[in-house]
Amino acid sequence: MDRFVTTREKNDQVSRANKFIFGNDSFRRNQRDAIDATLDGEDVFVLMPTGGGKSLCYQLPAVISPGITIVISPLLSLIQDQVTSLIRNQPVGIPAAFLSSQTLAKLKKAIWKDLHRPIPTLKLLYVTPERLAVSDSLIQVLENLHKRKMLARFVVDEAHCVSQWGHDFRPDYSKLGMLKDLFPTVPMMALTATAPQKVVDNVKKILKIPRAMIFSMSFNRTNLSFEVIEKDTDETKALATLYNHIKQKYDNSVVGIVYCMTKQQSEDVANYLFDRGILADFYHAGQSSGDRELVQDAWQRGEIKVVCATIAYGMGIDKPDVRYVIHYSVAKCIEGYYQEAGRAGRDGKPSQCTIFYNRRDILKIKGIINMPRKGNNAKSRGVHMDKLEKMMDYCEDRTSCRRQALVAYFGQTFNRKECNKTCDNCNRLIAH
Ligand SMILES: Nc1ncnc2c1ncn2[C@@H]1O[C@H](COP(=O)(O)OP(=O)(O)OP(=O)(O)O)[C@@H](O)[C@H]1O
Repeated sequence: MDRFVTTREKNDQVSRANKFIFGNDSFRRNQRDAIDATLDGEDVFVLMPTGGGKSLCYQLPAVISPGITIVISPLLSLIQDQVTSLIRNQPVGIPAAFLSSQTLAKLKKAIWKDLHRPIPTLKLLYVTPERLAVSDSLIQVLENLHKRKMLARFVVDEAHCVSQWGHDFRPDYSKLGMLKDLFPTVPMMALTATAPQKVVDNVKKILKIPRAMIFSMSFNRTNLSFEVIEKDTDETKALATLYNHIKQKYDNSVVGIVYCMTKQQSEDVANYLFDRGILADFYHAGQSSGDRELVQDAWQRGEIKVVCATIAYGMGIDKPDVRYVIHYSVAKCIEGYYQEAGRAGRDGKPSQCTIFYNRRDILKIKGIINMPRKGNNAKSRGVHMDKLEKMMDYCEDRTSCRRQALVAYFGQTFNRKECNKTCDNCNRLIAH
């Protein structure tokens, strides 16, 4: 009887929090199960495609659990966006903060003070893995919180960064296994949008969560269509094709992203489109954060329709009505591609993902992969080359269903008959 009451109470609390704190009428697939599992103290691994709703899986438990949830996330800009949106959350703001080398001393002091309160006010504290790796004092604070039963759980966001087989390996992420050594009883939740089975297994091993419950959603994004267009090796002609493509397919009110290989290219493409009447601007890591913010805000408000960007653009962006994502230069791997393309159609409405492909861009990427830099050893180069080959196979294949190929990459199956001409290959083959 006791157990029944407890479960029912928990259910009510979870549903109420979803409705009254996060403003959602219901849960999406797997959200509820992942939330229940982590609240029951299990280690959990959540695999959901971009825009699937991963944040709720750890933010809701964080809000209703006693104590504080530590979220490890790779990028400062991503962390800033998350913390801002938690604080501004409607209908109720959620106490959240982040610690980084850039956190102002005054703010750091306030956070530190809060962490030492018998019951901290903060519910979520975001840190970069680098911060965790270098800060003994932070580990001490965590130990102290744990002793007081105020350390609710660890969350490893973008968990594919843990694995050398993942497309965005971060050395400091691979040290996160120490968390389970230090805090074996604190539940851990790992989340990612892009991880083939090999990466999932590797991440579980490194984080020391062998028995983690896996909640994996279908990687098939039914509202997205996929196509690959041959890109002219002559830059002027390629730009003209891009312009005509956008002009013919989308009117000037439609919002999109054009991914480019370099900062210079994103500027050139944006200027080319803008000069011909398309409301385009550029975004890349070489700009000041103020300039980047201006572009992002103008795009979010709809004043700019097309952002031409390097892959610095996207993580943490939650704009539901992006109708197209164009890779003006092919991505380095399928995981990266699918994550970037997945920024289209987060509202579930039909949206288009297009790659402009040629072997010249592939050669440029090979050059980047082989560039001498710290940590770029033979193994790492081999992993990246292997991933690039798979991306090439995908682009050069003119017969297979693209949706089927993408889903298969993530270890899932898809019946080609259900493509309904939502990829160029099926469209062409069925038309003939
Ligand atoms: N149960 C739900 N009901 C309604 N909206 C939801 C629900 N869960 C999440 N959302 C909304 O879906 C959008 C995407 O969620 P979220 O940002 O968590 O995705 P994500 O999986 O983290 O994506 P990404 O990989 O791009 O970071 C957000 O606007 C969020 O508010």
